[in-house]
Amino acid sequence: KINLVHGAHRDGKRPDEAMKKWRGYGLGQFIHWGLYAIPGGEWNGKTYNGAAEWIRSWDGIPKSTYDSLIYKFNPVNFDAKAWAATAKQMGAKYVTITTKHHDGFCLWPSKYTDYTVANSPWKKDIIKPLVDAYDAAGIDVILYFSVMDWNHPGWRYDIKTEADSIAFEGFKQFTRNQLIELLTLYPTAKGLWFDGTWDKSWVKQAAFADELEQELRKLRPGIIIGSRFRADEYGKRHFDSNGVLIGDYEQGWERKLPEKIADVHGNDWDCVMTVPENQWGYNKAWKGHIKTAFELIEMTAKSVSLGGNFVMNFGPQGDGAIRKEELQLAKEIGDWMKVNSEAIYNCEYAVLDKQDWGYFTKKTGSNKIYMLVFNTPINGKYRVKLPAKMGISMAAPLSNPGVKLKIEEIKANEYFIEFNNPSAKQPFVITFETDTDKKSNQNYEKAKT
Ligand SMILES: Cc1ccc([C@@H]2N[C@@H](C)[C@@H](O)[C@H]2O)cc1
Repeated sequence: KINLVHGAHRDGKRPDEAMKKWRGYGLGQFIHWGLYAIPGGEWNGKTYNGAAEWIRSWDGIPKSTYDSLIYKFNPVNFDAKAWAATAKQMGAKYVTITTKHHDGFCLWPSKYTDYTVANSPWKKDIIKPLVDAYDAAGIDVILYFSVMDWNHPGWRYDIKTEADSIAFEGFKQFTRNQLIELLTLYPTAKGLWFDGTWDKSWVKQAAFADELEQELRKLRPGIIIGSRFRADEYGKRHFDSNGVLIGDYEQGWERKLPEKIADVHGNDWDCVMTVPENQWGYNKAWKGHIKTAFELIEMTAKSVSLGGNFVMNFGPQGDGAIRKEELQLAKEIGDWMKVNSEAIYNCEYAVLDKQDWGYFTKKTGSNKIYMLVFNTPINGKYRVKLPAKMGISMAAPLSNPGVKLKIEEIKANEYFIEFNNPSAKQPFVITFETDTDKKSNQNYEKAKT
């Protein structure tokens, strides 16, 4: 073990109530909104291949012209309650909202810079009505904050000169001030989601970032901060030089999912996912492969089956309205969650071998197992393998608990649950209970010898 001062300060999952609640969310919403939503991936009629929220960095776009978009920010169709209602309809239990993306434009009236909504035609705070609306909807709010800030004169990609160092010191104080300001203005926020922390300038600030993280945790006890905020003194990010996760959960699952439980190293984690291939901010061109509700539901099931949460991104338009395609997805996912969310909320890795028909989840603190079916076996028999001495009882469709499904033990601790559901067009859930005293329930048929 390497002696670290600024590595991880805790190993393993946080045991407190705030983190237990986070662990049970299952499904979340990401909101990427800011000035980049105004051009929407297009500039002078030209579209680029990059991500729309990165348009300022694209060739051929004068930075100062992009920066003047602040004078066009007037989202007349912005309706915080409508956004929260969409998230509620979808079944999201938390939302991560961009307070400031890489371009440095603040959606709250920060007193540490002029580059905020206060100096736009809109004038008003955007974050406050959003936090209030989501809180009222019972959806926990996490504040996204980009450390990298292209608008601040003190930002540097690396510290090469004394002048860089002096400028960056000012930037570090500015960052600290804004984070304390956010937690003070929006005290109900449950977490901070950091981004823009990969450049050398910030990676070299192990001590400062560690002290700042500890200061924020003292200011807001229980606050949830992921693995992307800070590096250890050897520049190691997400996992410190001893391989221990820095922060409360792993934040590396961006536009990708773990395949097996070993991939998550016993840590909490969530996956943040775009609906198009790689667009977080609003992009007019809704092109390439657009994920269907079916795919997004499967990613949610897969995430929860591996002990994580799934966070689906929305990129509202420059006028503040959510695009119709995203509203449609929220409705479709919500319709599925209305019937099946018991297999998602407050569920965890079931410690069972994955089978071809889909994913297992287990209700936290109970012996209820859920089988989330995405591929129906032609013979209608769903294979389940249990650890030795563990029995299985009362298998039933989640949507129809009165139906007792036949359970056949085909060999030691391996069963077929039979369910013919030929009309299924949507993923569905079978549920059963395990008990550790296998002899006690004989309600399955012995394999016909
Ligand atoms: C290379 C790269 C940098 C930043 C990102 C940002 N993280 C996502 C959560 C979005 O905010 C995206 O702009 C994505 C890829």
